[in-house]
Amino acid sequence: MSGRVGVLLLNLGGPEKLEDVYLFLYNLFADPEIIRLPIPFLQKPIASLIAASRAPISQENYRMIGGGSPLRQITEEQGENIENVLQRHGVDAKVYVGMRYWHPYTEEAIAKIKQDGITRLVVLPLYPQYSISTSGSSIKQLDAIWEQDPELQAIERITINSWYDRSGYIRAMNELIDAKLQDFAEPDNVHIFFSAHGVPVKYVTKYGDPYQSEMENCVDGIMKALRRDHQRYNAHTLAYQSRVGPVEWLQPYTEEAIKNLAKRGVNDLLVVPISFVSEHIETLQEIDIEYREVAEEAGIHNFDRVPALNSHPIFINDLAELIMESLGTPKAAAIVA
Ligand SMILES: C=CC1=C(C)c2cc3[nH]c(cc4nc(cc5[nH]c(cc1n2)c(C)c5CCC(=O)O)C(CCC(=O)O)=C4C)c(C)c3C=C
Ligand SMILES: [Fe+2]
Ligand SMILES: [Fe+2]
Repeated sequence: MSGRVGVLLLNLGGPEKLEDVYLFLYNLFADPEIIRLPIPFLQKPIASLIAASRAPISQENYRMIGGGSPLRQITEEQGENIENVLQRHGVDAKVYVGMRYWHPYTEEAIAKIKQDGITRLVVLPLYPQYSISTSGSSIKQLDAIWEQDPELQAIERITINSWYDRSGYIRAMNELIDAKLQDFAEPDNVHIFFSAHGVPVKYVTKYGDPYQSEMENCVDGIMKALRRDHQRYNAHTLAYQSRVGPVEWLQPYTEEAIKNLAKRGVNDLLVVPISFVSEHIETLQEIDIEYREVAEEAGIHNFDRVPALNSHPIFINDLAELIMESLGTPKAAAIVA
């Protein structure tokens, strides 16, 4: 293969210290793909108002998980592991991490990509399902940077949109779910509860976001591949968490769905975070602390959560394989998880 190959992993980013929270939130709300305001010049002033009003709650949440987001460290580890798997298969690629709202910012990654003289670049958002608000926003930002820079335009860029239907990803999720099911006294009685990060309903109904349908297909794919026959008990749910602001978000909301299951007599609940592949504030604080309490109060006493994939070897191998396929590298049949 000629030229120098790079892989750019795109992710959201998270505040590393409590002092970072305000600026992180400002960056997030200043993104029109996160809040769509009708008057563009109001975006920044309104972002600073919302960031200032949300910062105290958000800081309190980050305080509960040790004072910052683990996202940078986990994403950098994923990058190193992918790079190693690629090397083992003879693909001499350098992996870069570009975050949308915190360090290392996408611009920092691009500066390194240029410095290193990369000639072929695979862009891989670390979100299994595509949303306008996540992968869409990061790719849009890249497109804008590319448009301004002839040096970047000379790079052959291969952009992946979503990959929730990959068999390796599904297999890795199943391993994690299966392992947790075995911790329950009666694994067959456990209700499997997929909790995805929500988006406002109008993203789907008005702007055509494929997020909800990709999420539903993803959950179907995982359930079909799961060893036991859960369909039989109708024993799984997909609900949406983490809504912010006054608008309507995708339903059912996680909190209400948990309460409804408790009313139906469910006593064993296994929560599966599904929209994000790393531990982060919404798994460590929102699910592990808030939703556990909701479940407990509603009478669900056996509550557990599946860990995020992080650097699960089957998952990392699958992403490396996806990258090789995108590069047109001869079938990576040699990859054995
Ligand atoms: C697939 C995952 C995500 C979607 C879709 C998404 C949409 C989305 N998010 C907000 C607002 C906030 N998100 C925040 C943090 C945050 N969001 C995601 C993922 C998705 N967001 C992650 C992984 C994280 C946490 C990063 C970390 O620090 O570990 C926050 C800040 C935290 C808080 O104050 O609660 C906000 C705010 C909107 C409005 C939106 C869709 C339009
Ligand atoms: Fe979010
Ligand atoms: Fe939250």
